[in-house]
Amino acid sequence: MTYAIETRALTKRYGRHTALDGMDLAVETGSVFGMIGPNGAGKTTAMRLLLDIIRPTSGDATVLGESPRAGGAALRRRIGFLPGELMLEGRVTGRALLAHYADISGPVPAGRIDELAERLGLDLTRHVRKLSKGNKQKLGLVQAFMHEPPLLVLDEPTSGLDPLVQQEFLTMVREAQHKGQTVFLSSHVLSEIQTAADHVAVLRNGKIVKVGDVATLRASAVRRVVVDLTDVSADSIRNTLEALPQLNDLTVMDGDIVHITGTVEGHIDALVKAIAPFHVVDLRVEEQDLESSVINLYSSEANNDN
Ligand SMILES: Nc1ncnc2c1ncn2[C@@H]1O[C@H](COP(=O)(O)OP(=O)(O)OP(=O)(O)O)[C@@H](O)[C@H]1O
Repeated sequence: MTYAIETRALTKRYGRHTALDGMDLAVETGSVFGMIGPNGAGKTTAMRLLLDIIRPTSGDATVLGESPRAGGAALRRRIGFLPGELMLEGRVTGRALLAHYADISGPVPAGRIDELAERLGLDLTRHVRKLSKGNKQKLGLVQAFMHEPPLLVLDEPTSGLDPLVQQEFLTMVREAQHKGQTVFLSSHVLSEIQTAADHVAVLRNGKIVKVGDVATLRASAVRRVVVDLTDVSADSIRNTLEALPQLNDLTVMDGDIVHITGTVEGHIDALVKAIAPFHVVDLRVEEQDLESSVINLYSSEANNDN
């Protein structure tokens, strides 16, 4: 097994505040690895350490077989990096800016910039300062992907992108993986990580509280369900649903339409079958926000670490 990224007890302190607290991570070459966590969890700090933008307080990292510090500019050219806060020169066109980046990053296949810009719906003739936040983000994505680096490190890559462009981004990630590239990305959004990544690390307060494969995470995620039924009494459906072990926090409101809410841990199959005999007016399965789903799910493990 080879690893595109390995960290050992990687730690970054700012004064008395620990932004990253002993991170041990191993990202397999050719995988898509997602890091999720709430604001301030340490995702950006971890990525900056990998890029040698900041230096660790203790611990170390290996990126594409080299230490970020010793690898220097040559190593950075082999990494496509999308920073969380893009600082772009505004007085030139997108095309001119990308040409400048290509001079630094090394060869970009002919036509590659136009192809990526077209796919993302980015107008390269406009001045960068006139671009919207989402369009600047697209420019950032093009510069990260264009030279087809062996490793992509993408901090909140879909921030500011509309849903169709997010889909195109996910396709680009899969294509990169098929070419053998490794993708390491961060997000607040669990659904995005679930779609994009094979493996995920959940970060909280600078610590990894869980690392696992996405299929396992999906099976154990907590989701909120809302069901509206007619032609059923509130009492009888309450009795039926209370018997389902996966269903928690059940509320049943009586009326012409019986309104049911609850949370489901893991598979929803049993719930769907339980409501199937009745007239289902509406069924919504909503992911809880990250804080309440994944973080709560693993909070016992996190507390054990504290
Ligand atoms: N230069 C700095 N000086 C002091 N504290 C910092 C600095 N950079 C980051 N921190 C702190 O370190 C912690 C981790 O920040 P980081 O930006 O890595 O989190 P994040 O997971 O990327 O969050 P977000 O999703 O909000 O970007 C936060 O508490 C942050 O305030």
